[in-house]
Amino acid sequence: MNQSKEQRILNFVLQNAVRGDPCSVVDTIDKYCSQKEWAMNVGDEKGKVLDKTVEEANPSVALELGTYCGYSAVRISRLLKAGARLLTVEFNPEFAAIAKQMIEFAGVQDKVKLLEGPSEEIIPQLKKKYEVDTLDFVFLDHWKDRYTPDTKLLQECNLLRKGSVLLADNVIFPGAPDFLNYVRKSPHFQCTNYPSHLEYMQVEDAMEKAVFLG
Ligand SMILES: CCc1ncnc2c1ncn2[C@@H]1O[C@H](/C=C/CNC(=O)c2cc(-c3ccc(F)cc3)cc(O)c2O)[C@@H](O)[C@H]1O
Ligand SMILES: [Mg+2]
Repeated sequence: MNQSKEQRILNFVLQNAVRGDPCSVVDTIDKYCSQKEWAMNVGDEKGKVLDKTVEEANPSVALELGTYCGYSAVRISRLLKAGARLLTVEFNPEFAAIAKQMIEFAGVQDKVKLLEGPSEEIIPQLKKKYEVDTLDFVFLDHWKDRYTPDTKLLQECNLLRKGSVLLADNVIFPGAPDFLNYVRKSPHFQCTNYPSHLEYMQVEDAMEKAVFLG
């Protein structure tokens, strides 16, 4: 049975990155995906916007929707202060298994909890089952048509507080037009757009930051 692309990415990391060094895992994935096989990691250019936004928010509890191979989970968790944690949601079991190994190899497993299942099922469980009060930071990078329903669900579940930071990938390409519409029209969000490029390509893309105003 031939390997999946995601398995090839993981193997390249296991053979070329430094165990316990999250930066080397991130750089090695970027190397593979820019030189060998493209993959939908947020990448280094947009990753730098992600880094700055995470550092500014300095979250105690962060949520990621759409783990994929774990690139952004490793990228985010390497910046978290002692005791802070990242909950990352992935419903594809094959990707979840890859991400789990990626997170462990990077040595960030004590900061990251991978929750397997669809976001619409996991989000309502965060308070009771995962002992979340409110979320300080949310990275949206899953199916683009899920950004809006999940943002509304986060609000309905009282998981956002004044100052909670949402950061959405791909608002230009593949695009999340209804999400941009929703947050930019809502009186409950203060939005900022960060023009950038699609990972590993010279195609225009952007990230949108939406700060919850309460
Ligand atoms: C049910 C809710 C729900 N619950 C839990 N996990 C969920 C989920 N919905 C999805 N997942 C998982 O998240 C990941 C999907 C991510 C989706 N991302 C893009 O589609 C994307 C595409 C391009 C691009 C593609 C083709 C091009 F030509 C150009 C650009 C670039 C990008 O940066 C992109 O993020 C996978 O692991 C899913 O299993
Ligand atoms: Mg993306």
